[in-house]
Amino acid sequence: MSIAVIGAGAFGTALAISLTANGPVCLWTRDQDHAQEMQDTGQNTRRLPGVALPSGLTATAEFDQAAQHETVLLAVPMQQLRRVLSEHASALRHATLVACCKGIELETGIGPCAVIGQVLPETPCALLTGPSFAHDIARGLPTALTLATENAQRGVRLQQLLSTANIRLYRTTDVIGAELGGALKNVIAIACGTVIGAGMGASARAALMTRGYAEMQRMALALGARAETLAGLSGFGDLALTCTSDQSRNYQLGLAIGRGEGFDPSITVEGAATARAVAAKAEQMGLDMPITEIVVGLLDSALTPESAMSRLLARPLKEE
Ligand SMILES: NC(=O)C1=CN([C@@H]2O[C@H](COP(=O)(O)OP(=O)(O)OC[C@H]3O[C@@H](n4cnc5c(N)ncnc54)[C@H](OP(=O)(O)O)[C@@H]3O)[C@@H](O)[C@H]2O)C=CC1
Ligand SMILES: O=C(CO)COP(=O)(O)O
Repeated sequence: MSIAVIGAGAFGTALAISLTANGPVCLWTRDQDHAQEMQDTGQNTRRLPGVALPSGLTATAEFDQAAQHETVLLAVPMQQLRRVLSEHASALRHATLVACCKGIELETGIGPCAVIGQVLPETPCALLTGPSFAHDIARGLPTALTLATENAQRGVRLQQLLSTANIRLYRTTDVIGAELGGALKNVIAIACGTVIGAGMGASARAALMTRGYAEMQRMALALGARAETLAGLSGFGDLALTCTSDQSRNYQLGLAIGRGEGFDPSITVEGAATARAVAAKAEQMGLDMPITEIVVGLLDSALTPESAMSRLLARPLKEE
């Protein structure tokens, strides 16, 4: 079984590095110079500096070369997924697609597998998600992730194919649960970074993580997810990682907001667009998602960290 990764960002490169332990991997970037640079230097200095690319990894800018592989991992940001799929739909039609992005599409309110289903309805797909930083995977540190696909047989096959010496995969058929866990935790991580950046303390962060988890469950269960998926790697696991580590870009954005500092807009922060998508969806569905709402307020500069916290604390008292 041959594997290609679309998107030579931090995560795509890390996955490609780890997967070469199982056989050759093709890594696609849209930029010919970037592909050449990776081939020449044996590193992805733009997106994952300091890690050597193994000899089994081939970098290319030829999409057809990547798309001819049986299994194609899609490691581009969520808001770019539809564009990449649409531009290359005919080349991708015969592959099994594994989305590796975490987020909800802003215009439609749907997750990565649903986007694949709209663009390429006949093409088998799955989702790879869960707690893992690209640098940890690339350095061979141990990680456990979730492989979600509705087809149980496909799940078993992909679990074998994509498990490596340092990536232990658990499988589930609850795609919507896995998608929402990975998407919604990024929104809560922005809120957690903000309270820490603003000096509000670790107790406030623990409160946000817990009430944020309640919010994640509220939406996920309303959309048909299973509670145990949210309690697993793709939900609770990734929430714990992202809300407590300053390696996380979502958390870093929160820290910057909390400290009143600027933040480089070119950095991929999936939680920003997802917060807006989720807030709109929650309103449509009549769901109470106060932490998501304050994250949108912070992103829009309509709230300060202090006014956001006051708003949460002033909510009517209720049962847990
Ligand atoms: N980094 C991490 O630790 C983890 C990331 N993820 C998820 O992986 C996904 C990707 O993140 P990550 O790799 O970190 O992001 P990066 O910002 O490091 O890289 C994004 C990559 O996507 C490419 N890209 C963006 N838009 C397009 C497009 N329209 N067509 C083709 N290529 C495009 C970029 O190409 P170019 O360089 O040319 O701009 C770049 O190679 C996100 O959903 C993230 O949540 C999941 C787990 C861990
Ligand atoms: O999803 C991640 C960890 O599991 C990566 O988090 P960031 O996108 O916030 O860096």
